[in-house]
Amino acid sequence: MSTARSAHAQAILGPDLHALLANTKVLLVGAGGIGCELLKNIVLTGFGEITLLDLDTIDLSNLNRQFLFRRKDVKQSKALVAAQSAAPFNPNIRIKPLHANIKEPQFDVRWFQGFDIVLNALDNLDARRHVNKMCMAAQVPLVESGTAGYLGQVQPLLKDLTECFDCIPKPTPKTFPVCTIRSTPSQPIHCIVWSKTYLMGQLFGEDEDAGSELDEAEKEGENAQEIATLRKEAFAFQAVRRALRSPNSKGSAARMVFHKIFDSDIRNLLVMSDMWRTRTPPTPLDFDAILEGTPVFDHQKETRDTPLNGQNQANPNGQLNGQLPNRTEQPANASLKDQRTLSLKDNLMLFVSSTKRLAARLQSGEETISFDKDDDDTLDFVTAASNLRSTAYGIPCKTRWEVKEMAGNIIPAIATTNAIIAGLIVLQALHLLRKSHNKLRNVHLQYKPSVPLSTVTLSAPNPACGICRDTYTNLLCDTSRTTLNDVVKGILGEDEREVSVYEDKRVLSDPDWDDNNERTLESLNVTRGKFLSIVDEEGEWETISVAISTLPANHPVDGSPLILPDPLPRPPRKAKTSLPPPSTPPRASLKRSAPDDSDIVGVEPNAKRMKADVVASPTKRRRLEEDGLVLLENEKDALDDDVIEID
Ligand SMILES: Nc1ncnc2c1ncn2[C@@H]1O[C@H](COP(=O)(O)OP(=O)(O)OP(=O)(O)O)[C@@H](O)[C@H]1O
Ligand SMILES: [Zn+2]
Repeated sequence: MSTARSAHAQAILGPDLHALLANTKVLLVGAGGIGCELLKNIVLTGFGEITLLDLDTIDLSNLNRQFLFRRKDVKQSKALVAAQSAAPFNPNIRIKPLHANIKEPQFDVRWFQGFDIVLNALDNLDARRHVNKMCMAAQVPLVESGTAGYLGQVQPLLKDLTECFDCIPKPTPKTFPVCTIRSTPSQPIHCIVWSKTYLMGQLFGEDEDAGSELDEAEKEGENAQEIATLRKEAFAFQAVRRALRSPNSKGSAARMVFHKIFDSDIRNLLVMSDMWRTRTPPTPLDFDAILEGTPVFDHQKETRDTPLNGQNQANPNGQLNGQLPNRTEQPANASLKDQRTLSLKDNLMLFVSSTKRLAARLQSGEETISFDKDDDDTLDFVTAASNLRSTAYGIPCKTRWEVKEMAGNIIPAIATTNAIIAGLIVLQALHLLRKSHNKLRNVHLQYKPSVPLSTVTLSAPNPACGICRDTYTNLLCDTSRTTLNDVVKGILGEDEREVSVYEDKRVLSDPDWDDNNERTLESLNVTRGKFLSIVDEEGEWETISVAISTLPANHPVDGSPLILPDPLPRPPRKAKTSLPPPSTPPRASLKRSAPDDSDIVGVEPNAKRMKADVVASPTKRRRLEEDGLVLLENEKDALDDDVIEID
């Protein structure tokens, strides 16, 4: 339909592509920062049938960059509101909004096959990997994307033609060794992580045995004496937990908490002189002295209420060595409440008031409270507690604003970056739809004003990938009437080779273990939306992944419980790789009598275990580094101060 409204789009795209788009069915997953921009783009470009899916509701903090939302829409479904806002931009297209999680079982492979193309506008690895797998299984082209501050990336993915999202392992999110967090912090982030995970958990979380983390640390070979001290400290938390929950504590609970964590616990740590031989020991804090503005330091030269900015040296008795630091420079915008540098006394007052507010919430029935960057009480508490701890350890303090950013793992979202990436997604989507495969590129938006965009030709699939090298097929069945054997025999047909069968990481059968063969898929918890992997025992043929879907609505009630694919899948021979051959799962552990779900052995299918052995290629590493990202091979790799974690 040619209207004045679409005249420009038609002129740019040409009549053929314009007509093709009018009949294109597209799935857009995510209606956040990238998703809102992208929806506007594909509506104006004229993608005829758009399904827009998002699980979330609109938050006030989304309004600065998600321009399809207004103040009145806060708390409404993102998908619904975005669809309503964008639909009037082009009356020739249709938008179907879905307020749902893309991982729900009704969005199975058959459902994905109903689309010509899928566009991801997601913010987490788990959902991205899920959509990647579904698109590989459904053979539907996918455009993957992401932004982090000024950086962005668009990646077109198509089974057998390009690398898939899982062909290259992603960097592991950074974790810190337990002892750094619990007794020897040296950076503000260590104190922030301590407050938001450990301290909040101990005081306001579930009353659980804190020992398991320490057992682990002990196994990892961390300092045994230190762990014994940390264990004692954990038991002592019981008393303060009770005080926080008792209406009779009359406000004394905050002081009690303070005394325990900033005085007693620190004194206990100081006893371990070995620990402080090569490190600056912490200084216990005195509640009353700080409150009165007269904290007592070693030479008692200064008793001002002054923010400590980390240059302090403490002696082995835990006393600060005389000179107090100068007041930290206030930034120009310091009048903004959150960006003001807090003095030691400010931090103490904030600690007391936020502890009281959180205690009141526990007493009025909230069972547990965990850190949430948008929950003022918890943010105040984490700001104050981490700054007090930093003070004790001679580490620079942070403003409430900085703590929010660091504790919330926030990388500032920039509307312009999202807009550029959303434009690039459409360009790659057009290449995919036109099948101009030689024009496809991975596009990087980078922080280089002279070369803001770089393009990389696509890599071929990784032969050892556990996701896109599988041969996928669909099985329509009634899982309550179909047995494991029906599926395996049905799919293999005449082919009598020896196989093992997995659902995700669970082994369901192998050549020497057939106890589950007569069990129904339902009883094995293999239901709609899941996959059965049929793995060749000799490692000669690629794995067959069977996607489980339901029978069609018009299937006769007394008809066969399953409809096999036609033709049956015939996987290719495995490509030779230079990787070590896959080892078979340990046999002895596979023998089980009538296992139920909990009893089924969790072992990765061969192909998947191979995948775990793949390390990132040098090119990938360089590419990541050019983008300002650091790839962690090992969770314990040390990171520089200025590195922000993303998953
Ligand atoms: N499994 C999922 N199913 C459906 N939608 C998802 C899923 N996971 C994430 N999303 C959606 O993807 C969108 C990602 O958008 P974005 O990165 O802008 O995040 P946001 O939540 O809007 O903003 P912020 O995280 O910065 O507060 C969000 O709207 C989120 O609800
Ligand atoms: Zn892959």
